[in-house]
Amino acid sequence: MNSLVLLYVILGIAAVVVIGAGLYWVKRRHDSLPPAPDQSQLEPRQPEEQAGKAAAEQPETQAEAKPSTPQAHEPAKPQVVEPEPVAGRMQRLRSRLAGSGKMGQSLLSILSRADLSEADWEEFEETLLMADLGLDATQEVLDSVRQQLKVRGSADAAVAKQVLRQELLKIVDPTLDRSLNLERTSDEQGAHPAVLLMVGVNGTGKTTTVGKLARLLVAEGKTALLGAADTFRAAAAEQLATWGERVGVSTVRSEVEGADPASVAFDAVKQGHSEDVDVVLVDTAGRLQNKSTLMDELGKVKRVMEKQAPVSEVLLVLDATTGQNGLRQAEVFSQVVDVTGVVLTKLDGSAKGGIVVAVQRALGVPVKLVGLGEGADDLAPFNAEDFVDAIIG
Ligand SMILES: Nc1nc2c(ncn2[C@@H]2O[C@H](COP(=O)(O)OP(=O)(O)OP(=O)(O)O)[C@@H](O)[C@H]2O)c(=O)[nH]1
Repeated sequence: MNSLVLLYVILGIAAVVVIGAGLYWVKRRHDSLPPAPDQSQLEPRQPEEQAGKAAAEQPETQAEAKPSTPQAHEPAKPQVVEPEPVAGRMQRLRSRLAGSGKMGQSLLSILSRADLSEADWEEFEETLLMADLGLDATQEVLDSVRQQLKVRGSADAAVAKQVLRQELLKIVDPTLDRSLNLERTSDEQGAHPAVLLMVGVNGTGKTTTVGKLARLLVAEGKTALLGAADTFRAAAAEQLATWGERVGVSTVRSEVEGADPASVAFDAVKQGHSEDVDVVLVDTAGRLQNKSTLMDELGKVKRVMEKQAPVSEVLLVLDATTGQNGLRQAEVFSQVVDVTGVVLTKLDGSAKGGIVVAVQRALGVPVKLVGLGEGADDLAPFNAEDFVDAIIG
């Protein structure tokens, strides 16, 4: 009986030792494992959530290095390209004057008729008027051509062409100085860039022309800076900056929409001086010539710029297709700012080439540049001979 009790006691002790050791081993193992995951972490994550989390988890230094728009949203910079050479541009773009050329062909075909009647001369006159040559210039050409053909007594096509060429050239006026004043100026503050101010009504092509002109200057080996004083149209500054970037020219602009255009123009001239560039080109907003406040503001833009440096050129941009209406606008602009030259845009595809003469007479300033297309290098220094030759073929 005693030995049986002893056996039970021994088995009991052995069982307690085994259970205790087992429990100790389980506890040790539990302590060495990582904490159990949160249930939410086990669910699949949405793609945006992952991206957002990843951005939030960026080290602080990286976040500080790029405080503005993420790189992925930045527009790709346009590649800097070499503009086309300036010499002979008008010759190259000659075919673009086909609309005006039709006028020349009509005039020549009238003159080649035998025994010109009054009706023929009336048709000749009407053709000139339709091309926007204006009343006075039309009368002058009519009288001179008529007189000369009478004297030379010939309706020979070659003679008629020679006479017409000579008379058209006379009224377009090859003697006018059409060069841009790109001379740097200097005063007690040192040398200043030449400063060009571009004015005109909406949509005539000011911004495009500033961009094309910057290319033209770069092609001639000059350094330039653009001023985006068109603060009314938010996209205009962007448009201008893109033009500039393509030829490696910087743009001074305001980040504030509706900022004071005079202040932007002032800053551009000032920066041009400190960067020692050759030419500063300032684009302005399209202005309605009948809104006196806007026109006053244009006068202010020019005056404020002149506190920094003299304005070398005020170029009035006119759309060749707007005819007499464009002329009226031109006159109002010249009363507010001293226009020194005209840029006639959209002469490509326009049959109104006579506007060259009409605007020169109305303003007493020469057409200096012509826009002959929407392409980057479709701007040419105006040349009277090339123009007349393109018209009469
Ligand atoms: N065919 C042709 N189109 C031109 C020429 N010059 C400009 N344009 C076009 O005319 C349109 C208006 O040009 P912009 O340069 O924006 O005109 P803007 O005068 O600056 O206009 P605002 O900023 O509204 O005052 C654009 O579509 C140009 O591509 C040209 O010589 N020929």
